Amino acid sequence: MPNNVFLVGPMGAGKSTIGRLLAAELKVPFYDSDRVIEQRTGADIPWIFDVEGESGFRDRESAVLAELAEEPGAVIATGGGIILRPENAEVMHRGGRVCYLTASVEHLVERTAKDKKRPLLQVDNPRQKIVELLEQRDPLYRAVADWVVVTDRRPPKVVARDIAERLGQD
Ligand SMILES: Nc1ncnc2c1ncn2[C@@H]1O[C@H](COP(=O)(O)OP(=O)(O)OP(=O)(O)O)[C@@H](O)[C@H]1O
Ligand SMILES: O=C(O)C1=C[C@@H](O)[C@@H](O)[C@H](O)C1
Ligand SMILES: [Mg+2]
Repeated sequence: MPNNVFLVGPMGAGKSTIGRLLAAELKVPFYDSDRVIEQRTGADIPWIFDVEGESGFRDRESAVLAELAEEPGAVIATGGGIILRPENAEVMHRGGRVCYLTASVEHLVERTAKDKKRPLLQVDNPRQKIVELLEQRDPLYRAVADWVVVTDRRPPKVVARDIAERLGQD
């Protein structure tokens, strides 16, 4: 039975940042599904959205998730939209435990404002888009998660340690 930890949650929640630190803390491998998709494709996420559309990206995302879920014990940071396809929830449940990382809209806006690598936020009003995505997706994140961790005003290292402790208690 695989014993992975999947981090799910909105863009800017800190899945990639905290996932790397958590894996180091647990001394297990770390994978970031967005980065693995880019490696397999040989192109970055904006290119995939542009050329293959969001549905092309989602196909690649599900394939990579299924592959990573076969790991025996790793930390896997997922993309913000991983919960959009119901089969991905099944794959994560079979592959280990799921932690929902989230933060206030203010923090999400601030943390995602710096770069242009997120196609869904290249709009006139990214804040409004973040609110809309959260309204749509929060119930889906909650449905798949074994527990929820709020990352507001807490440094990534502290959050990673908190998750490691929680894992040790289960
Ligand atoms: N707890 C935190 N406190 C302050 N800044 C943070 C925290 N977590 C992440 N950040 C910062 O927010 C930015 C986005 O974080 P990160 O890329 O880890 O988010 P993500 O959840 O992986 O997003 P995506 O779904 O787009 O991949 C980074 O610049 C990171 O340094
Ligand atoms: O929230 C989303 O739908 C996304 C989040 C990112 O991690 C990437 O997977 C991509 O930019 C799409
Ligand atoms: Mg990420």
